[in-house]
Amino acid sequence: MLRQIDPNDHEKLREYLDSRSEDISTEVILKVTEILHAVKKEKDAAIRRYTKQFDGIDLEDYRVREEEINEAAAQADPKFVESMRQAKANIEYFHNAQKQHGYLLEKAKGIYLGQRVLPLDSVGIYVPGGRAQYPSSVLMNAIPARIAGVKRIVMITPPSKMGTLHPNIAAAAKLAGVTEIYKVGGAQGIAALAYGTETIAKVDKIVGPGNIFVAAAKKLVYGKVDIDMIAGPSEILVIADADANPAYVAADLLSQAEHDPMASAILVTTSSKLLENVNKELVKQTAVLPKREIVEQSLKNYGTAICCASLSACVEIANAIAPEHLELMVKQPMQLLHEVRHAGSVFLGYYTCESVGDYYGGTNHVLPTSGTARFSSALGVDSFIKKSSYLQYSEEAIQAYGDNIICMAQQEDLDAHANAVKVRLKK
Ligand SMILES: NC(=O)c1ccc[n+]([C@@H]2O[C@H](COP(=O)([O-])OP(=O)(O)OC[C@H]3O[C@@H](n4cnc5c(N)ncnc54)[C@H](O)[C@@H]3O)[C@@H](O)[C@H]2O)c1
Ligand SMILES: N[C@H](CO)Cc1c[nH]c[nH+]1
Ligand SMILES: [Zn+2]
Repeated sequence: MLRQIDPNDHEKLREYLDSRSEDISTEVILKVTEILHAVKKEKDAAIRRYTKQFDGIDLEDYRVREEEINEAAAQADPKFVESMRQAKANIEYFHNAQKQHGYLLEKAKGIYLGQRVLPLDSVGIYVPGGRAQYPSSVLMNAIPARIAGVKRIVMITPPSKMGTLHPNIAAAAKLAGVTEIYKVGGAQGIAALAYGTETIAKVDKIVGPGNIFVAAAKKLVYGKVDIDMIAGPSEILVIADADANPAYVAADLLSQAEHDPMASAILVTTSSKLLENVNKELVKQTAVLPKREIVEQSLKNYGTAICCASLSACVEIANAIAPEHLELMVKQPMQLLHEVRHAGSVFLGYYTCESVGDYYGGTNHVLPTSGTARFSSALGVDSFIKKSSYLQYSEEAIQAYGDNIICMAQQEDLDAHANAVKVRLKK
């Protein structure tokens, strides 16, 4: 059952919003800070200790060698590999359109201004592996990096209880062009990527989703390395009209609730009858889900329904929440899309369940959570590039404009700056 909030009860609504965008708790920050310091100082010894503590396996070597990758990948189900191959083509199709190009301007004779678009040298991609396996996240992280032209794509993921790499993860990594793999997860994995250890050379940027410990670690190492965003526990908000099928709506809400007890599933609708039927469906469908326990906790923590007078009012609520995923289960979804301002990714119509995008459609599933879709974007080719500008003034150009530069330098009392121009002027 979804808890219901009256759209006019602003205090309750605010309380809900605050509960999703709360700062990471001091307790988690302290714990993660301790892990980061330990890895920075003790390197592989700390990695081994934390992997034993959190993942329950004592790994002497967490590097995954080529034979292990090939052996594991060979065990993956061929139908699954074929589905991934198709998903890869769709992801490439969408992300190829994101490629950016540099430009060169000739402003006047002898004056050139330009910007180059360059791939990062090395990136670390985090593939979650605690409560579920995420081969789809391997594709979503690595494919845009490869399209951007990143040469070193380092994947980290928690080891299984047996200390092995999951066959599906290995197959996805081979397909997506990952260049190095390490069996290490959590905050200790993020620390290894940020600071480097005897086994892993540090990277320039860390991307990818993860639980609260991973999100906190990424936040804390930012500055030492770049990060993509805070992609934390999954969120879905469904806007549904009276014609939406309650069984579909419930199934879609549950599809994200099963990720994590901290995941959130919200229904915003114009129909109280639909809400009633969705609640009935939720009970029916939850009862037979293998991850029932997680789903029940997630719905208890964050499952919410809001009934509004119009579809525009529904979108206003969605804009205030800025969900990671927004489904528009309405008759005219394209029209409503124009009113949406804050959502990580939007799914249109009665038939585009979020699972299409989670796995196959081609849009990226690494998305901003906790209301950060107000200012952050989906992972994409942009996440793996940087821009570098350049400028050229000819001898004639510096003679023509040098005085202006000297004047500005003098106003800042920076004589050496002024001199650098003066020495070039023929006076
Ligand atoms: N936003 C997105 O784009 C997106 C995409 C996929 C998944 N997700 C989210 O990613 C998350 C995956 O979480 P997960 O837990 O399954 O896998 P995970 O790999 O993120 O976390 C597992 C690791 O957490 C660490 N850990 C666990 N308990 C700990 C503790 N008490 N103290 C310190 N460290 C601890 C361990 O090192 C473990 O290896 C889910 O919340 C899911 O919703 C988000
Ligand atoms: N919904 C997740 C992003 O929040 C992505 C995912 C991967 N596998 C299944 N779902
Ligand atoms: Zn999902």
